Amino acid sequence: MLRSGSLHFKRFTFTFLVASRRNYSSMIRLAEKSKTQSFTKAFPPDERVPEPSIAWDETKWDLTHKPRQLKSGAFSWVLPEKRDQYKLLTVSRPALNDLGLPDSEEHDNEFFRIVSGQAYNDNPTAQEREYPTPYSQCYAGWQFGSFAGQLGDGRVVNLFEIDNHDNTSKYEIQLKGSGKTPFSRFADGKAVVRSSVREYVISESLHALGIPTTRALAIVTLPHTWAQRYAAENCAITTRFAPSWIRIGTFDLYRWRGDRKGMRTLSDFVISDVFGGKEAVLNNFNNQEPEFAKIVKEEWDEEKFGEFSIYDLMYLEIVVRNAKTVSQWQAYGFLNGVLNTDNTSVLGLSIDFGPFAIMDKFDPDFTSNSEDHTLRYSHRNTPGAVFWSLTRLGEDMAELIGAGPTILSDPHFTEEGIKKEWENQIVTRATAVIELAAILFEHIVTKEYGQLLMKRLGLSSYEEADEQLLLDPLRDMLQKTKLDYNNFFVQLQEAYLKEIDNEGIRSLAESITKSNEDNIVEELEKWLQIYVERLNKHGYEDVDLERRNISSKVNPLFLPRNWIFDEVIQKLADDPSDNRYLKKLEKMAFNPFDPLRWGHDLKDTEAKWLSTSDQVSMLQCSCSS
Ligand SMILES: Nc1ncnc2c1ncn2[C@@H]1O[C@H](COP(=O)(O)OP(=O)(O)OP(=O)(O)O)[C@@H](O)[C@H]1O
Repeated sequence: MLRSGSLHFKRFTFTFLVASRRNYSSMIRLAEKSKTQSFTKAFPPDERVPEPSIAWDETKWDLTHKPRQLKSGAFSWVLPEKRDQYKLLTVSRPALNDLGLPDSEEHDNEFFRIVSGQAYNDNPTAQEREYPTPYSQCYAGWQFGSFAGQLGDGRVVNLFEIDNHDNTSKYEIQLKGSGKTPFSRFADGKAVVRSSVREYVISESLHALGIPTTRALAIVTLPHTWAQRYAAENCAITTRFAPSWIRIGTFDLYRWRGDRKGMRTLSDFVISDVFGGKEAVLNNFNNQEPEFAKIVKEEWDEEKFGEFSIYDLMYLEIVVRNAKTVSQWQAYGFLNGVLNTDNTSVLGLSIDFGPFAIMDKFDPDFTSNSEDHTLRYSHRNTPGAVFWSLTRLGEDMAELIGAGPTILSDPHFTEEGIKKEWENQIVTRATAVIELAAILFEHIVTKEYGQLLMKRLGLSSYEEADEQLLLDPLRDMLQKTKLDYNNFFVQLQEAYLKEIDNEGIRSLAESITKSNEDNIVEELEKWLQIYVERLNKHGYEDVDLERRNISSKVNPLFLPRNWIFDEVIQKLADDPSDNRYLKKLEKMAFNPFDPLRWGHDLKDTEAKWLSTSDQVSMLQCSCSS
């Protein structure tokens, strides 16, 4: 009975696999899902490189890979550079799923040709090419507080847009590490395997935590392509996707160029194409929580400045989205490490994963970037750094948010520019919008970060008083005890607190800290007393069950730390054909709440990765990628 049953099962599996493979190649072709490129339709290209109607001659071909300043245009047509060899290293299953592509281990040739860039790196005309011509976006940016001039996709080409699994939204697919572009400046257009693996895993990991982020679909390694970083390192191409790759740096470009019409086109595009239209922006504004509306009412002088224009609302939406994302970063101890304006998304996505880290232990002064000597991007300074960038955006858009509905509708404003007598009014109004944004930003970050921390503690309600009474002491205790930041929440979640007395609290503190030092145990003991009191006030019927119900949804059992990345990257360097450790990391990082999906392999490694070790914690990274 058992034998025939399992045979039957095998046969069933076999037919299923055949069917899904057939589906894959005949029905769902990556490039065929969509062939649009909204960005290239809305903006002009670099005039020196027209899209090839005849195959590009040498000079044009050369220009696509030659670093230079664009005189005009928002992007340049670029084809990936040809490499000697390509090897598919890994594909993200959740990403395949979200893109509506089959979850198949066997990726057909077309998929591979696209994610490696090979489908593009010959030189046919646009008409001959099966897929749209790739392009690289131009942007500018403020880096470490100084304006850096023109930046842009220096090692990225954008391919096309693809609908998500249920056709409700779209994603722009791009390749990172695909070679030089006009925006490569002094660099080589390459990305090394090390940084590609880090970016691939962390983007999918943040997504699994529910944090807005750009995504990663696949990594293709380039066995014969090397780049000089600390030493010669092997290179890779990562396929990434996001609803939009527009950054604050994109706005910085138009301000730098003094191109007011370009600034308006870009803002209109963000409203219509990225945010789904004026009505959606207005609805998002009106549907914020009541306290948000109250602040707006109190802080915005409608009599003086008039109603909000669509550009005010768009700016505020960018501010709100970024505030929400930052709150989540703070609650999980994620640090981006280089929060420049070119790394701040208009959608509030976590973007550009260079020297990032998940903070192992709570330390407000921790910066994950070893080159960040002034702690500009430390944990404590992260919200401020993001708002600093949002202020630059406000300045970029100063004419638009300063004008207000009346001046905006004046044809003189659109055609000729600002009349002398409008100047003061525009500056004052723009300043008022940015000041309002600052208040809203602070409100959202404080509240959402606080709420999420409370949930991590198993408490569904958050009151302002909790900051002083519970959360400040929590941060203080975590800093003094140097407990593992994430694991602390998990341990607390699993603790038995029903009817706990002082003795119980003491032994819980001992077991969590695993410390012989009295003062460490006492620090936690003191905080646990406060916590238990707060739980009592909340009045749970079954404190452990109800607490767990709340916290288990927000407390990941695993987060990828820098030392784990180092280990996986070393394994790949030792044997590039062995991706078992990477796959193990994917299973854990992509399913952080569900250990049943971590697989049966490498159990010792799994246990090690869940543990904490002082020797390897709080590792920093450099920008070299
Ligand atoms: N190896 C490289 N070759 C060419 N350009 C590069 C290289 N490394 C960085 N750049 C460019 O330098 C600027 C800042 O780099 P940064 O590391 O912030 O971006 P990135 O990681 O390349 O791209 P993204 O922000 O899209 O993830 C960008 O314009 C980027 O394209």
